[in-house]
Amino acid sequence: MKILVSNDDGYTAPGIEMLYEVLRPYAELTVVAPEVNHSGASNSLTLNRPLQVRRSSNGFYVINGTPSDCVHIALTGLLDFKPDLVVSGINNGANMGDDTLYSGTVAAAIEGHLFGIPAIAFSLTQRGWHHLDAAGQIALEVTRRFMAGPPATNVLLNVNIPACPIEQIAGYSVTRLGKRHASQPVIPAQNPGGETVYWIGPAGDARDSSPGTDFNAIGNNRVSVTPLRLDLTHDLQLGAVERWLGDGT
Ligand SMILES: Nc1nc2c(ncn2[C@@H]2O[C@H](COP(=O)(O)O)[C@@H](O)[C@H]2O)c(=O)[nH]1
Repeated sequence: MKILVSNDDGYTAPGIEMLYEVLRPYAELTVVAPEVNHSGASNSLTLNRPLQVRRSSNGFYVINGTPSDCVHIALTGLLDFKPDLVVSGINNGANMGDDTLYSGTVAAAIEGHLFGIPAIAFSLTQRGWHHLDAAGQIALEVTRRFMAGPPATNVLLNVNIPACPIEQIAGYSVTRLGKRHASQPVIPAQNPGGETVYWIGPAGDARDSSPGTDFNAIGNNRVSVTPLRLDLTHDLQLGAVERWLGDGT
């Protein structure tokens, strides 16, 4: 089993080192990860400058680009093989509900999925790497279950892991994405030149954490596994928009 490993926190992040360590006895791993943290990068590709690839001392491929750049370059030329699975993470913080639209961690998995490769994004739901060892065990368990027998379809899984000791993890829940309230207000500040600058405010709290959502599973110390799809077409609105727009004749 050949697994491509990436992340968005950067190649030196504890989360990707943990993912590498727990998976290496069970699969042939190739790590292609960003040089620096790209949290919030979403699916951005770098098109306005060339990208450089170097090898770190531990053999990781390191790219001065986004998470999507890393997986894209790996799959379109850097690697001379097609991985059996793409895994991304373990992220420093949750990727639940609307986070998935901004998340670089999820984006790296999406890039693999776009190339027809099953993909899994792993996120530890509290920042600060607390209980990362437990999260590593969960990531290994999910990946090994995949290796033992992949699901019937080409999955793109968003896995959020509660930040608690392994013995307090209550099980797995297959979930739908919940929803957050709008992000909190921007945070203005002054730079040394006296100009006002702005920090993006914190994410909104959960707005939909009803049973069956990722938020609800995590709130009950259960690992949340959400299958994602990429088709953004709003099927239910097709007729209404056709009636509104007409066909121009
Ligand atoms: N509006 C804000 N959203 C935030 C902030 N910190 C995190 N986030 C959300 O979480 C994900 C992190 O995922 P990553 O895989 O990109 O690291 C990010 O994408 C946002 O959705 C914040 O301070 N403000």
